[in-house]
Amino acid sequence: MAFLEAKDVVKQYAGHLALDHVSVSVPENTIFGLLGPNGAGKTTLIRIINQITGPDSGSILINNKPLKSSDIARIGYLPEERGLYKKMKVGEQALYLAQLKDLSRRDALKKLKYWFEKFEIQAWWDKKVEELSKGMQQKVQFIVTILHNPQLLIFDEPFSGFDPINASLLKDEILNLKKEGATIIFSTHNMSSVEALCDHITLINNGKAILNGAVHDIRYQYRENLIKLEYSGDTDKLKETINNSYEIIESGPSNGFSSLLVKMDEGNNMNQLLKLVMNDCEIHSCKEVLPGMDDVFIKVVNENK
Ligand SMILES: Nc1ncnc2c1ncn2[C@@H]1O[C@H](COP(=O)(O)OP(=O)(O)OP(=O)(O)O)[C@@H](O)[C@H]1O
Repeated sequence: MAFLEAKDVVKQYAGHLALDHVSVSVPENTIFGLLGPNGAGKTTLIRIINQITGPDSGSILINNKPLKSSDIARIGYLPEERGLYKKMKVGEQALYLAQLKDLSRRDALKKLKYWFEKFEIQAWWDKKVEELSKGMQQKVQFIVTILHNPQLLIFDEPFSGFDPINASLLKDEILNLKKEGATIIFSTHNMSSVEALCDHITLINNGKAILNGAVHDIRYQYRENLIKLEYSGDTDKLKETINNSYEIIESGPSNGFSSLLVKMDEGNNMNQLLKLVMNDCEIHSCKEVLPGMDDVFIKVVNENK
């Protein structure tokens, strides 16, 4: 069932159509990626969902009912433009922001203690925000966003500014939040995080939703019949056998074996390749290679120029 739906949303800014009849459906307890090139309209849609700005037409539904201002308390939103008060101390500010989300001081303190310990940032509690780096401030804002256990979490570019260790920490936390029942929407330009985290995506381009669906289905839909074969044996002989029928795209070592990446013709399958090579080598693995979301993104956006 859809937890959140945007239906036929239109938003115009002085002469520019930022969202052109966009519909999006986010299934409950999934991670949903909102993708698109710079200026596509992602943040505009996120701001409409958060009631920071209104649509010209169209609607936002939560559990099949029009979104009300009281629903906003059920949403945790980490905006792209991060903003903590620079002069305030970290702990004092986290406590203040948590209380704005209707947590009692006692509850807020307990939860903040848990998260500051988990992220190993207890030593920051009495520092002023201006003493923290961009990534450190982002960690504090992430904690404040999720502290009141919202049912819907919206992260705009959550990984920007994070080093690989903190990005991986954040990915794990996002997966944990899903395990605990949250529905999560995030906008990103980082396609490897989409492959690692997202169940479904919508790709917006020039204000229009041009691709929707489950990540695996989309990658399968754009597959290019590429098969990766790992083997031991005489590579020259094997290449000669394969070249008579199919195209070899790449050759090199892989996982301690030799490997070839073979492009099959439309209508051919892995069985045919296996039959062809099985007498010429010892096969260790054979699998289809699906395109990455990066390739899909570039292809679909270019097709819709
Ligand atoms: N307040 C505003 N006034 C006028 N135009 C705006 C405003 N906010 C956004 N726009 C325009 O609407 C379009 C969509 O912007 P939006 O911020 O939603 O894009 P985005 O997909 O989030 O981009 P990015 O990936 O670069 O963050 C852009 O052309 C932008 O210039």
